[in-house]
Amino acid sequence: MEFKKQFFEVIDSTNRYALEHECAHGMVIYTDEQTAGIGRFKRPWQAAAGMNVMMSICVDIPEESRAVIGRLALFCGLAVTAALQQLGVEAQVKWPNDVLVAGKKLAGILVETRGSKAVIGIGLNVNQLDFPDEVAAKATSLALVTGTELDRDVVMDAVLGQFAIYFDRFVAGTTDFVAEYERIMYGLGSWVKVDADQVLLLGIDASGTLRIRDEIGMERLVYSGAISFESVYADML
Ligand SMILES: O=C(O)CCCC[C@@H]1SC[C@@H]2NC(=O)N[C@@H]21
Repeated sequence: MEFKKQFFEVIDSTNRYALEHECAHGMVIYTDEQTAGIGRFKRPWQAAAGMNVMMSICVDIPEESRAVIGRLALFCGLAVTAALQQLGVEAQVKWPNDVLVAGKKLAGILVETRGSKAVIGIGLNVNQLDFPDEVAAKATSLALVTGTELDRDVVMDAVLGQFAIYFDRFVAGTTDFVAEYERIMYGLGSWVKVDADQVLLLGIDASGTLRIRDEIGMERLVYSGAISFESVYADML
């Protein structure tokens, strides 16, 4: 996959731009600063200017992959963790695709689709050392975990390199990502709360859906958005 990068010093949201401009396959919109960055569940994504990686990768989804589009978010989480491993940092994924180091959020990923196109927005904290009070206890950055300042271009290129590999695997339709994902899945085998229920996190299925067991021993699937980790993971959201 060939990437073509377009940089903005400041922009409202790279995902918004990429979606509105129906950017071509392989375009990467990136910026130093977002004034209205978007997170999952329409939450704001705030990141200090000039410190972090904020980018949106644009892809065309082949027709035969559209039925399994739910997997893409998980492949993206794996791509970011693989890039981090290349940089010497061991990370985990909190379903579906928050990237955590030592239980704190290092990167967030927002996959948005429109027709045959998908935009993968990645916010990865690189050199930010201070976070706003409301997230200070639950966020981290590469500089905080490694103790050194990193070159953001190196981090971005590592993520793009791994993304190219994982996107090919996504398109190839392989299901070997399930075991790989579960190896680094945060909270696997622990009891968490889903809505008011205590459930055991069992893993994911081949569509990327969460597998849980409830208190009476019934195994169930939980689809995106239906789960809330808040009560159990309150200290890291
Ligand atoms: O964890 C999340 O809620 C996902 C956060 C995604 C943030 C990135 S930063 C680059 C891209 N542009 C946006 O507006 N959002 C994504």
